[in-house]
Amino acid sequence: MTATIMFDLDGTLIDSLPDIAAAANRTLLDIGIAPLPESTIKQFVGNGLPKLVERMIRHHDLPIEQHSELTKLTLAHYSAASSDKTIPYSGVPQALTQLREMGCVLGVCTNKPEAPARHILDALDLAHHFETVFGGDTLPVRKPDPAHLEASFNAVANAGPRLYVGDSEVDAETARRANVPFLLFSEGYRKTPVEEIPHRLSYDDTHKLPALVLEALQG
Ligand SMILES: O=C(O)COP(=O)(O)O
Ligand SMILES: [Mg+2]
Repeated sequence: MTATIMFDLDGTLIDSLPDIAAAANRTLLDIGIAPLPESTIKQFVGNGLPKLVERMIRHHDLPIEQHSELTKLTLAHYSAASSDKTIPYSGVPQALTQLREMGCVLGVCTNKPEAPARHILDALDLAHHFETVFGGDTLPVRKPDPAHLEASFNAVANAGPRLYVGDSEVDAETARRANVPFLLFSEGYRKTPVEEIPHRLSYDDTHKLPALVLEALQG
């Protein structure tokens, strides 16, 4: 089998919310604002770090002129501690190993900035599974722009079917616009019910992913 599978990162392969929330809350602390609960910051994740900061600014009714400075601060806080509390979801290392043994070529297409994305993959000993990593700042465009996902597929020279695996509305929209079948992990950071997110197949436990990939490729 020569399928190419791209993966979203936050909420799909890794539970990164604790470190993302910590970085966001350090930024708020810098400007004298009380921390937000993780459940609130979870709602801000999905469209990349600049958008997360924009949502935080709107949440607190801060001047939008602070966006660039607060984005720099948050990226600095996050870069200093991006893998402290972040862990792969259960079954992820096994599923990635199995998929590669099946002959699949794997890559990452995430809206997280590329440098922390690569750092986390190294720190969690997952980097060796992936032929390519495209972050939210790798190109001038990011998901849901399909060019982001298309570029990541084109970076790995491999014929055969393509699949995108993600956890969010943004991932589903990206896959639809890129015309790539989408597999949805239901236990990540989605904001709407599974039924409202277009997907080929969904799974709630990553141990099941290799079987699901086979099903998607046969269907
Ligand atoms: O950084 C984000 O907002 C989301 O990252 P993801 O694309 O890996 O889910
Ligand atoms: Mg995600």
